[in-house]
Amino acid sequence: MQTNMPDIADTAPALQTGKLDWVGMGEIELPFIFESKDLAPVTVNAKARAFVNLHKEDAKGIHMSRLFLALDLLSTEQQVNPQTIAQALDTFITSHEGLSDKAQIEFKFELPLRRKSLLSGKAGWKSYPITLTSTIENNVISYELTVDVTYSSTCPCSAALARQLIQNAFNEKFNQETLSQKDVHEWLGTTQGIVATPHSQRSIANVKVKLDSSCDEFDVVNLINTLEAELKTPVQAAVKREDEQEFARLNGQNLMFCEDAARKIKAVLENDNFSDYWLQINHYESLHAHDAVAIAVKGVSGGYKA
Ligand SMILES: Nc1nc2c(ncn2[C@@H]2O[C@H](COP(=O)(O)OP(=O)(O)OP(=O)(O)O)[C@@H](O)[C@H]2O)c(=O)[nH]1
Repeated sequence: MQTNMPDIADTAPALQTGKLDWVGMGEIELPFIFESKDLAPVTVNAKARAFVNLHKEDAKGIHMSRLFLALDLLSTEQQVNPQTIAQALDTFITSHEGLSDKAQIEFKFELPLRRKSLLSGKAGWKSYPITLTSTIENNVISYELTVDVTYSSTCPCSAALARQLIQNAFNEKFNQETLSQKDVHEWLGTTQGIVATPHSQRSIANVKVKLDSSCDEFDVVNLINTLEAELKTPVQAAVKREDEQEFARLNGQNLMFCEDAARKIKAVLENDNFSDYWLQINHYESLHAHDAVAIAVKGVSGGYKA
């Protein structure tokens, strides 16, 4: 290796002096083994962002390669968990002595989970988009975990309007004299009987929770399970006809506006005692070309804003 290579990060003057909040790299390709409670360690293909602050006003720049190599160690020699992320953040800061006292790592990846069908006993893969952001500031680490849960929402207004049409069709078809249980039963099984169906839409709950420095284990599976159990109509993986029928029943029994979904999720996050949370519910409307959206936060002073 040539020994006299110029190192302008150390020697060149800054074009203009000043502190910077974050400097680093984005879109780093980084496969790693992710560890989370109740999950066998799983290899994921992440995109990473790695940052330190630059508080030395006249320093030309940070040492990108030192951040990159600390991340590479996470990818090749370790598994990703709160302890190893804390080590990487520590390396970010110690390798930038005099330049930086804050560090941040963000991972974006898809987490594949085995999901059971509703009734048939089958199973299939479903991928959940995850963003994990870890920050050290004033020697304190915090983690932010964002998951997206996809589900189906059936419009309660549309359901009521459809029921009214069914009642009207019933009145037209039957009167007191002609009413027979057999005829009504048969008629209910026709499209003339169930003359209208409510619209439903693919919907996504974006949920971000804050985990403090005491977090010694990520628990993504439990968070996803809790959200899906509350929404009751998560998008399915393996589906046989009996599962599809159960999905139809669950949709019919869990009609929801975006406000309903947001309040349900807010209640479970309150219950789970996260130090802070942010949620956005998106109903990608099939009635409209626009979406229905609801947002809520815990409301902690200095915390997430809606
Ligand atoms: N700071 C900084 N570096 C950049 C930027 N764009 C590319 N780089 C490159 O990032 C590379 C790595 O920089 P360093 O970490 O200082 O590399 P190095 O000097 O070999 O490593 P050390 O000996 O540990 O300092 C350099 O080749 C820079 O040119 C930028 O916008 N800012």
